[in-house]
Amino acid sequence: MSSASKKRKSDEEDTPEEEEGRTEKKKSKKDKKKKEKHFWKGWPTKLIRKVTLVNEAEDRLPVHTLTFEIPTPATSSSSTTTSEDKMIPHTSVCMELGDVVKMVIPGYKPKSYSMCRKTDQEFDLTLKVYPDGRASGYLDRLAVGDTVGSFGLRKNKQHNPGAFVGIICFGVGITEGLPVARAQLALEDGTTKVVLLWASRTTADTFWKDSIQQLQEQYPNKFQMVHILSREEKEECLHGRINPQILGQVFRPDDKAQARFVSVGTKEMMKQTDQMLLQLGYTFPQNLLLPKQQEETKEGGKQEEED
Ligand SMILES: Cc1cc2nc3c(=O)[nH]c(=O)nc-3n(C[C@H](O)[C@H](O)[C@H](O)COP(=O)(O)OP(=O)(O)OC[C@H]3O[C@@H](n4cnc5c(N)ncnc54)[C@H](O)[C@@H]3O)c2cc1C
Repeated sequence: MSSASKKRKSDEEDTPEEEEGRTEKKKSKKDKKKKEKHFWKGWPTKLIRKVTLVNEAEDRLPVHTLTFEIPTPATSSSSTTTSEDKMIPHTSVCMELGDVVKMVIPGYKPKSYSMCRKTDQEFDLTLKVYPDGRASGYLDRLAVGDTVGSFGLRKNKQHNPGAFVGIICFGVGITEGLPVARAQLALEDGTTKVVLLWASRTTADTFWKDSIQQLQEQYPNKFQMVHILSREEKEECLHGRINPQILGQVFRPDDKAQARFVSVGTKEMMKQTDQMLLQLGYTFPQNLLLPKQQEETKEGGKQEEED
């Protein structure tokens, strides 16, 4: 529209239809804001246990498992709505499909955490505490008995079956990776091999040794666990950082078309891993274990995770 016609338009009186349209718009904006407010609030969720998995040291960040009571409808905030797009109750969180729990950090925002264990009554989050971390620091300071708002978030991923599953976890990314491995091993969907590669700084930064060993004993042929350490040399572990050569060495499917991968780490690490897999001749979304439903990006086939 030319500036002259724009001016003409602004000089004219609004028709009743235009005025009504504006009122409708205002109303839907208000409704949206109202919904968002509820969306950001979550359900009051009580911390019932805290166990330290990795102790803090000069060069090591602490890792804790926080156990929360699953809020029941009776204790849920009545103003919170579950009809919000992807907001779901904790009981519906599907860990093996990458759904997350959003912890509502007061004065900040809801932050994503992987639910690494769930029963009908409680769920676990395993948390690395970063120096000056706004969310991790807040959660770390919660005392047993305190409550924090939280809700489940559907990630709209789907499971793509294939004979070979490769899982790449960076640091605390194992909180999502191990539950995915466990679920994949239990599935009778034709998967013959699940290989989990876990990149850590040192063995002292790792945890869940018993759970990993239990899976190895339960699935001696189907499950393989590989550690790669960047700051320690250990006989049974790879040394260094993940690169295409390491990925090619660790993941050796009989048929590349049957391989399915998932990586868990920071956005940057996941992007780099996607690039490495592409270099190795894998394609997306065919070779992704958990592609997003409908929306896929051109290059990586995987949408960026928000946190
Ligand atoms: C889908 C998803 C699932 C997640 N699941 C978990 C989980 O199960 N357990 C868990 O502990 N975290 C998980 N995270 C990360 C979590 O959401 C927060 O990003 C993390 O706790 C840091 O937030 P913060 O506010 O404490 O740190 P910030 O205040 O954002 O940052 C504080 C400092 O820590 C550094 N930092 C922040 N994040 C990282 C990182 N990932 N690696 C290295 N340095 C970092 C920052 O650079 C900064 O210097 C998940 C993230 C996503 C997207």
